[in-house]
Amino acid sequence: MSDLIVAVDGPAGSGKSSVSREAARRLGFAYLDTGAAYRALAWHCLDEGVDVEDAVAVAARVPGFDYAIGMSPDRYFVRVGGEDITPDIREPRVTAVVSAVARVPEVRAGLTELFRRLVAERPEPGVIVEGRDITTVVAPDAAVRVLLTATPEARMARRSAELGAKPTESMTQQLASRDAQDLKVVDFMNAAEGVTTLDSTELDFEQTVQALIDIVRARPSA
Ligand SMILES: Nc1ncnc2c1ncn2[C@@H]1O[C@H](COP(=O)(O)OP(=O)(O)OP(=O)(O)O)[C@@H](O)[C@H]1O
Ligand SMILES: Nc1ccn([C@@H]2O[C@H](COP(=O)(O)O)[C@@H](O)[C@H]2O)c(=O)n1
Repeated sequence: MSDLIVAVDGPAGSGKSSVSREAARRLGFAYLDTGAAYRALAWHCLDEGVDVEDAVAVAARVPGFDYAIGMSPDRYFVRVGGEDITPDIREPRVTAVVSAVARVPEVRAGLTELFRRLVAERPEPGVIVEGRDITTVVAPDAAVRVLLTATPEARMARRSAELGAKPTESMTQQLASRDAQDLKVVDFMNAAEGVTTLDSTELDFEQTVQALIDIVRARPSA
């Protein structure tokens, strides 16, 4: 079982997944992308024709949710019912409904339990877990807790560079709207007590990865 949990939260496009994965690779840690589980459940609901606005119907999908995720930084995959849906969960139709699925209390409780189990099973010396409520709900006792932020402009510029497109009004609105919906459920814009804020607005990717590693190495018990 992993001794060291590193919890990383932050808004959409702040770099949580990419920075956490690279830092985990360099530290020899496992890495858990928790947003992938919410996305996979949203994908599953769409696939099964479940109305994502019907909280009772969505909650009913949690108990039998057959989910698997790769937690090795070099072997990332997402499967539901044995089917590889790694690229599918990033489709705009999934992104558009994931917040509705994520606000259902039974979904949050079921996935939180799943995340804790997945982390506890890992043999690596540490696990970086990233999402929205990791520092506050999933792993509030984590040895290292970080809020990774960047201005909306920086996040939008990075997301559009990733897509090879210029930032459009609609993309900017979608990013802001998803954050606004998610913020009704959990506060990932303000660092909770004891959480270190890492603002990457003026940092490039390499500097951000290094800053996260430095925070991990500087933890009090290290
Ligand atoms: N400090 C940085 N400087 C420049 N680009 C960065 C930096 N950090 C991350 N990126 C890039 O920004 C993009 C968004 O990062 P990433 O997908 O990791 O964000 P995220 O917080 O996980 O987003 P989401 O919550 O929407 O999944 C990626 O292309 C990533 O490589
Ligand atoms: N701990 C988390 C992680 C994610 N969510 C919800 O999932 C959506 C997708 O997350 P990404 O990190 O892949 O963008 C996100 O918009 C939230 O609705 C969550 O609630 N808690």
